[in-house]
Amino acid sequence: MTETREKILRVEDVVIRFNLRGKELTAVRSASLDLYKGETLAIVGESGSGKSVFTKSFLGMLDKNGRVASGNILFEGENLAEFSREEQWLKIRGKKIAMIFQDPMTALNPLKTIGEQIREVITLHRGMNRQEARAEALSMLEKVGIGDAAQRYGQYPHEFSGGMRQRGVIAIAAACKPDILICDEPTTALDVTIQAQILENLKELQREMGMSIIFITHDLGVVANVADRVAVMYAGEIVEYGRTPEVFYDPRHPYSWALLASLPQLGEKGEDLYTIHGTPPNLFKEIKGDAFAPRNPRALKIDFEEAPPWFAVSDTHFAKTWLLHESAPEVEAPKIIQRLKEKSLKGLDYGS
Ligand SMILES: Nc1ncnc2c1ncn2[C@@H]1O[C@H](COP(=O)(O)OP(=O)(O)OP(=O)(O)O)[C@@H](O)[C@H]1O
Repeated sequence: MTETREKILRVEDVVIRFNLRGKELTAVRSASLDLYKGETLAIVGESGSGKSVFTKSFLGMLDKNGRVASGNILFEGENLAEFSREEQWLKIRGKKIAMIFQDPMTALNPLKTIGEQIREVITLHRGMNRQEARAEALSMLEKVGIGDAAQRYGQYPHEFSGGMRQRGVIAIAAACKPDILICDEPTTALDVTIQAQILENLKELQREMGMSIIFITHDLGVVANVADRVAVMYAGEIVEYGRTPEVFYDPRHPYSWALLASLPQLGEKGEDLYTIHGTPPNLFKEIKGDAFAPRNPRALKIDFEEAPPWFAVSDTHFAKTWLLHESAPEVEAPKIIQRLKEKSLKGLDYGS
Protein backbone atom coordinates (compact mmCIF):
# COMPACT_ATOMS: atom_id res chain seq x y z
CA MET A 1 0.00 0.00 0.00
CA THR A 2 1.59 3.28 -1.05
CA GLU A 3 0.68 6.62 0.47
CA THR A 4 -1.65 8.61 -1.75
CA ARG A 5 -2.45 11.41 0.68
CA GLU A 6 -1.15 14.94 0.32
CA LYS A 7 2.23 15.55 1.96
CA ILE A 8 1.99 18.60 4.17
CA LEU A 9 5.55 18.64 5.55
CA ARG A 10 8.76 17.21 4.13
CA VAL A 11 11.83 17.13 6.32
CA GLU A 12 15.04 16.05 4.64
CA ASP A 13 18.37 15.18 6.26
CA VAL A 14 18.12 17.71 9.05
CA VAL A 15 21.22 18.14 11.22
CA ILE A 16 20.91 20.18 14.42
CA ARG A 17 23.92 21.34 16.41
CA PHE A 18 24.28 23.11 19.71
CA ASN A 19 27.23 25.09 20.88
CA LEU A 20 27.94 24.25 24.48
CA ARG A 21 30.79 26.16 26.14
CA GLY A 22 32.66 26.32 22.84
CA LYS A 23 32.10 22.65 21.95
CA GLU A 24 29.72 21.37 19.25
CA LEU A 25 27.08 18.77 20.11
CA THR A 26 25.09 17.13 17.32
CA ALA A 27 21.61 16.46 18.72
CA VAL A 28 19.98 15.52 15.41
CA ARG A 29 21.97 13.70 12.75
CA SER A 30 20.41 13.65 9.34
CA ALA A 31 16.80 12.99 10.32
CA SER A 32 14.09 12.93 7.65
CA LEU A 33 10.34 12.51 7.73
CA ASP A 34 7.20 13.15 5.72
CA LEU A 35 3.91 14.16 7.26
CA TYR A 36 0.61 13.62 5.45
CA LYS A 37 -2.50 15.75 5.73
CA GLY A 38 -4.82 14.61 8.50
CA GLU A 39 -2.58 11.85 9.85
CA THR A 40 -1.03 11.27 13.26
CA LEU A 41 2.64 10.43 13.15
CA ALA A 42 4.23 9.31 16.40
CA ILE A 43 7.92 9.84 17.04
CA VAL A 44 9.17 7.40 19.67
CA GLY A 45 12.54 6.99 21.29
CA GLU A 46 14.17 7.15 24.68
CA SER A 47 14.97 10.37 26.50
CA GLY A 48 17.66 12.40 24.76
CA SER A 49 17.13 10.82 21.33
CA GLY A 50 16.36 14.26 19.89
CA LYS A 51 12.57 14.11 19.46
CA SER A 52 11.89 17.54 20.98
CA VAL A 53 14.82 19.31 19.39
CA PHE A 54 13.99 17.86 15.97
CA THR A 55 10.35 18.98 16.05
CA LYS A 56 11.08 22.34 17.68
CA SER A 57 13.12 23.13 14.57
CA PHE A 58 9.86 23.06 12.56
CA LEU A 59 8.67 26.20 14.38
CA GLY A 60 11.90 28.04 15.04
CA MET A 61 11.91 27.16 18.73
CA LEU A 62 15.46 25.92 19.15
CA ASP A 63 17.37 27.38 22.08
CA LYS A 64 19.64 30.30 21.15
CA ASN A 65 22.77 28.13 21.16
CA GLY A 66 21.24 25.73 18.61
CA ARG A 67 20.89 25.84 14.82
CA VAL A 68 19.81 23.76 11.87
CA ALA A 69 23.26 23.15 10.41
CA SER A 70 21.97 21.51 7.22
CA GLY A 71 18.93 19.88 5.63
CA ASN A 72 15.51 21.08 4.48
CA ILE A 73 12.18 21.61 6.24
CA LEU A 74 9.71 22.09 3.41
CA PHE A 75 6.30 23.52 4.24
CA GLU A 76 3.91 25.40 1.95
CA GLY A 77 6.54 26.06 -0.68
CA GLU A 78 9.10 27.45 1.75
CA ASN A 79 12.23 25.97 3.29
CA LEU A 80 11.87 26.70 7.00
CA ALA A 81 15.46 25.55 7.55
CA GLU A 82 16.55 28.74 5.82
CA PHE A 83 14.53 31.09 8.03
CA SER A 84 16.80 33.51 9.82
CA ARG A 85 14.50 36.23 11.17
CA GLU A 86 11.87 36.06 13.88
CA GLU A 87 9.25 37.79 11.62
CA GLN A 88 9.44 34.82 9.26
CA TRP A 89 8.56 32.46 12.09
CA LEU A 90 5.67 34.60 13.29
CA LYS A 91 3.67 33.64 10.18
CA ILE A 92 4.13 29.96 11.02
CA ARG A 93 4.49 29.46 14.78
CA GLY A 94 1.22 29.02 16.62
CA LYS A 95 -0.69 29.86 13.46
CA LYS A 96 0.17 27.08 11.03
CA ILE A 97 2.32 24.85 13.20
CA ALA A 98 1.60 24.75 16.94
CA MET A 99 3.29 22.79 19.71
CA ILE A 100 2.15 21.69 23.15
CA PHE A 101 4.37 20.36 25.93
CA GLN A 102 4.18 18.03 28.90
CA ASP A 103 3.83 20.85 31.43
CA PRO A 104 0.74 22.94 30.60
CA MET A 105 1.89 25.76 32.90
CA THR A 106 4.68 26.66 30.45
CA ALA A 107 1.99 27.65 27.95
CA LEU A 108 -0.55 29.28 30.25
CA ASN A 109 -0.53 32.77 31.62
CA PRO A 110 -1.36 32.44 35.34
CA LEU A 111 -2.77 35.98 35.43
CA LYS A 112 -5.44 35.54 32.76
CA THR A 113 -8.53 33.35 32.70
CA ILE A 114 -8.45 30.31 30.44
CA GLY A 115 -11.32 31.75 28.41
CA GLU A 116 -9.51 35.03 27.81
CA GLN A 117 -6.40 33.20 26.69
CA ILE A 118 -8.32 31.20 24.09
CA ARG A 119 -10.31 34.26 22.98
CA GLU A 120 -7.12 36.29 22.51
CA VAL A 121 -5.57 33.84 20.07
CA ILE A 122 -8.82 33.67 18.14
CA THR A 123 -9.06 37.47 17.77
CA LEU A 124 -5.37 37.70 16.92
CA HIS A 125 -5.16 34.89 14.39
CA ARG A 126 -8.66 34.58 12.97
CA GLY A 127 -9.77 38.19 12.88
CA MET A 128 -13.06 37.64 14.74
CA ASN A 129 -14.58 40.35 16.90
CA ARG A 130 -14.75 39.97 20.68
CA GLN A 131 -18.27 38.54 20.75
CA GLU A 132 -17.66 35.99 18.00
CA ALA A 133 -14.32 35.05 19.51
CA ARG A 134 -15.95 34.44 22.91
CA ALA A 135 -18.54 32.12 21.36
CA GLU A 136 -15.79 30.29 19.49
CA ALA A 137 -13.69 30.00 22.66
CA LEU A 138 -16.62 28.47 24.52
CA SER A 139 -17.11 25.97 21.73
CA MET A 140 -13.37 25.11 21.83
CA LEU A 141 -13.61 24.45 25.57
CA GLU A 142 -16.42 21.99 24.94
CA LYS A 143 -14.56 20.32 22.10
CA VAL A 144 -11.56 19.58 24.31
CA GLY A 145 -13.83 18.02 26.91
CA ILE A 146 -14.14 20.86 29.42
CA GLY A 147 -17.72 20.61 30.69
CA ASP A 148 -19.55 23.61 32.09
CA ALA A 149 -17.71 25.77 29.61
CA ALA A 150 -19.45 29.06 30.49
CA GLN A 151 -18.28 28.85 34.09
CA ARG A 152 -14.83 27.46 33.27
CA TYR A 153 -14.26 30.30 30.78
CA GLY A 154 -13.86 32.76 33.63
CA GLN A 155 -11.53 30.65 35.77
CA TYR A 156 -7.76 30.99 36.14
CA PRO A 157 -5.25 28.19 35.44
CA HIS A 158 -4.71 27.54 39.17
CA GLU A 159 -8.41 26.67 39.47
CA PHE A 160 -7.96 23.83 36.95
CA SER A 161 -6.61 20.33 37.64
CA GLY A 162 -3.55 19.13 35.69
CA GLY A 163 -5.66 17.30 33.11
CA MET A 164 -8.03 20.26 32.69
CA ARG A 165 -5.08 22.63 32.24
CA GLN A 166 -3.70 20.45 29.48
CA ARG A 167 -7.13 20.48 27.81
CA GLY A 168 -7.03 24.29 28.07
CA VAL A 169 -3.63 24.33 26.37
CA ILE A 170 -4.94 22.09 23.59
CA ALA A 171 -7.90 24.47 23.17
CA ILE A 172 -5.54 27.46 22.84
CA ALA A 173 -3.31 25.64 20.34
CA ALA A 174 -6.23 24.31 18.28
CA ALA A 175 -8.13 27.63 18.36
CA CYS A 176 -5.83 28.97 15.61
CA LYS A 177 -6.72 25.97 13.45
CA PRO A 178 -3.09 25.01 12.80
CA ASP A 179 -2.29 22.66 9.94
CA ILE A 180 0.12 20.78 12.18
CA LEU A 181 -0.11 20.25 15.93
CA ILE A 182 3.02 18.88 17.60
CA CYS A 183 2.26 17.22 20.94
CA ASP A 184 5.41 16.66 23.00
CA GLU A 185 4.55 14.04 25.65
CA PRO A 186 1.29 15.91 26.37
CA THR A 187 -0.20 13.30 28.67
CA THR A 188 2.87 11.72 30.27
CA ALA A 189 2.38 13.48 33.61
CA LEU A 190 -1.31 12.55 33.84
CA ASP A 191 -2.98 9.42 35.14
CA VAL A 192 -3.93 6.77 32.60
CA THR A 193 -7.69 7.40 32.53
CA ILE A 194 -7.29 11.15 31.97
CA GLN A 195 -4.57 10.41 29.44
CA ALA A 196 -6.93 8.19 27.43
CA GLN A 197 -9.74 10.78 27.52
CA ILE A 198 -7.45 13.57 26.35
CA LEU A 199 -6.10 11.42 23.53
CA GLU A 200 -9.69 10.67 22.48
CA ASN A 201 -10.49 14.42 22.49
CA LEU A 202 -7.42 15.12 20.38
CA LYS A 203 -8.54 12.52 17.85
CA GLU A 204 -12.00 14.09 17.61
CA LEU A 205 -10.52 17.56 17.15
CA GLN A 206 -8.29 16.18 14.45
CA ARG A 207 -11.20 14.55 12.61
CA GLU A 208 -13.17 17.77 12.75
CA MET A 209 -10.35 20.13 11.80
CA GLY A 210 -8.39 17.88 9.46
CA MET A 211 -5.08 18.83 11.09
CA SER A 212 -2.00 16.62 11.09
CA ILE A 213 -0.53 15.64 14.44
CA ILE A 214 3.03 14.77 15.36
CA PHE A 215 2.89 12.93 18.66
CA ILE A 216 6.13 12.64 20.61
CA THR A 217 6.40 9.94 23.23
CA HIS A 218 8.80 7.49 24.81
CA ASP A 219 5.84 5.18 25.53
CA LEU A 220 5.16 2.83 22.65
CA GLY A 221 2.02 1.67 24.46
CA VAL A 222 0.37 5.06 23.83
CA VAL A 223 1.36 4.99 20.18
CA ALA A 224 -0.76 1.96 19.27
CA ASN A 225 -3.90 3.88 20.14
CA VAL A 226 -3.16 7.22 18.56
CA ALA A 227 -0.86 6.95 15.58
CA ASP A 228 -1.37 6.10 11.91
CA ARG A 229 2.36 5.88 11.42
CA VAL A 230 5.36 5.57 13.71
CA ALA A 231 8.92 6.86 13.37
CA VAL A 232 11.50 5.42 15.76
CA MET A 233 14.30 7.81 16.72
CA TYR A 234 17.67 6.86 18.17
CA ALA A 235 20.62 9.15 18.89
CA GLY A 236 19.34 11.95 16.69
CA GLU A 237 18.33 9.82 13.76
CA ILE A 238 15.10 8.20 12.54
CA VAL A 239 16.06 4.51 12.26
CA GLU A 240 12.70 2.99 11.26
CA TYR A 241 9.29 4.21 10.13
CA GLY A 242 6.13 2.70 8.82
CA ARG A 243 2.42 2.31 9.37
CA THR A 244 1.71 1.59 13.04
CA PRO A 245 0.90 -2.13 12.59
CA GLU A 246 4.04 -2.56 10.46
CA VAL A 247 6.32 -1.15 13.13
CA PHE A 248 4.44 -2.91 15.93
CA TYR A 249 4.11 -6.37 14.48
CA ASP A 250 7.03 -6.51 12.12
CA PRO A 251 9.75 -4.21 13.50
CA ARG A 252 13.12 -4.60 11.77
CA HIS A 253 15.64 -2.36 13.51
CA PRO A 254 17.23 -3.91 16.62
CA TYR A 255 16.52 -0.66 18.50
CA SER A 256 12.80 -0.96 17.66
CA TRP A 257 13.00 -4.58 18.90
CA ALA A 258 14.52 -3.39 22.14
CA LEU A 259 11.96 -0.61 22.64
CA LEU A 260 9.05 -2.97 22.03
CA ALA A 261 10.51 -5.86 23.99
CA SER A 262 10.89 -3.65 27.04
CA LEU A 263 7.14 -2.86 27.12
CA PRO A 264 5.87 -4.55 30.29
CA GLN A 265 2.44 -5.27 28.78
CA LEU A 266 3.96 -7.48 26.06
CA GLY A 267 5.94 -9.79 28.31
CA GLU A 268 4.49 -13.15 29.33
CA LYS A 269 4.07 -14.24 32.92
CA GLY A 270 7.35 -15.32 34.47
CA GLU A 271 9.40 -13.88 31.61
CA ASP A 272 12.16 -11.42 32.47
CA LEU A 273 11.58 -7.91 31.18
CA TYR A 274 13.95 -6.99 28.38
CA THR A 275 16.28 -4.16 29.25
CA ILE A 276 18.38 -2.10 26.90
CA HIS A 277 21.92 -2.23 28.27
CA GLY A 278 24.49 0.53 28.02
CA THR A 279 24.00 4.19 27.33
CA PRO A 280 23.31 6.24 24.20
CA PRO A 281 26.37 7.56 22.35
CA ASN A 282 28.18 10.74 23.30
CA LEU A 283 26.72 13.40 21.01
CA PHE A 284 29.91 15.48 21.13
CA LYS A 285 31.70 12.73 19.20
CA GLU A 286 31.31 11.57 15.64
CA ILE A 287 29.38 8.32 15.44
CA LYS A 288 30.79 5.53 13.32
CA GLY A 289 28.51 2.87 11.85
CA ASP A 290 25.09 2.11 13.34
CA ALA A 291 24.76 4.25 16.49
CA PHE A 292 22.92 1.44 18.31
CA ALA A 293 25.62 -1.21 17.63
CA PRO A 294 27.46 -0.93 20.99
CA ARG A 295 24.17 -1.66 22.82
CA ASN A 296 22.95 -4.28 20.40
CA PRO A 297 23.78 -7.86 21.47
CA ARG A 298 23.01 -8.99 17.92
CA ALA A 299 25.23 -6.41 16.16
CA LEU A 300 27.11 -7.46 13.03
CA LYS A 301 30.73 -6.52 12.28
CA ILE A 302 29.65 -4.03 9.64
CA ASP A 303 27.42 -2.24 12.18
CA PHE A 304 30.57 -0.92 13.88
CA GLU A 305 32.14 0.18 10.61
CA GLU A 306 29.60 1.68 8.28
CA ALA A 307 26.29 3.51 8.77
CA PRO A 308 23.43 1.49 7.25
CA PRO A 309 21.36 3.10 4.47
CA TRP A 310 17.54 2.89 4.31
CA PHE A 311 16.17 -0.51 3.28
CA ALA A 312 12.53 -0.90 2.22
CA VAL A 313 10.45 -3.56 3.95
CA SER A 314 7.31 -2.50 2.05
CA ASP A 315 6.18 0.58 0.12
CA THR A 316 5.40 2.24 3.45
CA HIS A 317 7.88 0.62 5.85
CA PHE A 318 11.61 1.42 5.97
CA ALA A 319 14.47 0.70 8.36
CA LYS A 320 18.14 1.66 8.56
CA THR A 321 19.70 -1.66 9.50
CA TRP A 322 22.24 -3.91 7.83
CA LEU A 323 20.05 -6.87 8.81
CA LEU A 324 17.91 -6.04 5.79
CA HIS A 325 20.83 -6.29 3.37
CA GLU A 326 20.41 -9.24 1.00
CA SER A 327 23.61 -10.89 2.19
CA ALA A 328 23.03 -10.33 5.92
CA PRO A 329 23.08 -13.46 8.09
CA GLU A 330 19.81 -14.71 9.59
CA VAL A 331 19.49 -13.01 13.02
CA GLU A 332 16.72 -14.00 15.39
CA ALA A 333 14.64 -11.25 16.96
CA PRO A 334 13.91 -11.46 20.73
CA LYS A 335 11.13 -13.92 21.65
CA ILE A 336 8.61 -11.16 22.38
CA ILE A 337 9.09 -9.75 18.88
CA GLN A 338 8.67 -13.17 17.28
CA ARG A 339 5.42 -13.62 19.20
CA LEU A 340 4.13 -10.23 18.00
CA LYS A 341 4.77 -11.28 14.44
CA GLU A 342 2.98 -14.60 14.93
CA LYS A 343 0.01 -12.72 16.36
CA SER A 344 -0.16 -10.43 13.38
CA LEU A 345 0.08 -13.35 10.95
CA LYS A 346 -2.89 -14.94 12.68
CA GLY A 347 -4.71 -11.66 12.20
CA LEU A 348 -4.98 -11.05 15.93
CA ASP A 349 -4.96 -7.51 17.32
CA TYR A 350 -3.97 -6.18 13.95
CA GLY A 351 -5.19 -2.62 14.22
CA SER A 352 -5.27 -0.52 11.08
N1 LIG B 1 20.11 24.17 24.42
C1 LIG B 1 20.77 23.02 24.36
N2 LIG B 1 22.11 23.01 24.46
C2 LIG B 1 22.82 21.86 24.40
N3 LIG B 1 22.27 20.66 24.21
C3 LIG B 1 20.93 20.60 24.09
C4 LIG B 1 20.11 21.76 24.17
N4 LIG B 1 18.81 21.38 24.03
C5 LIG B 1 18.82 20.03 23.89
N5 LIG B 1 20.08 19.57 23.91
C6 LIG B 1 20.52 18.15 23.79
O1 LIG B 1 19.97 17.58 22.64
C7 LIG B 1 19.71 16.19 22.82
C8 LIG B 1 18.30 15.86 22.42
O2 LIG B 1 17.38 16.41 23.36
P1 LIG B 1 15.80 16.30 23.22
O3 LIG B 1 15.20 17.09 24.33
O4 LIG B 1 15.38 16.61 21.84
O5 LIG B 1 15.55 14.76 23.48
P2 LIG B 1 14.16 14.02 23.61
O6 LIG B 1 14.27 12.80 22.79
O7 LIG B 1 13.04 14.95 23.30
O8 LIG B 1 14.18 13.62 25.14
P3 LIG B 1 13.09 13.87 26.27
O9 LIG B 1 12.06 12.82 26.04
O10 LIG B 1 13.87 13.70 27.53
O11 LIG B 1 12.60 15.28 26.06
C9 LIG B 1 20.00 15.91 24.28
O12 LIG B 1 21.27 15.32 24.40
C10 LIG B 1 19.98 17.28 24.91
O13 LIG B 1 20.83 17.34 26.03
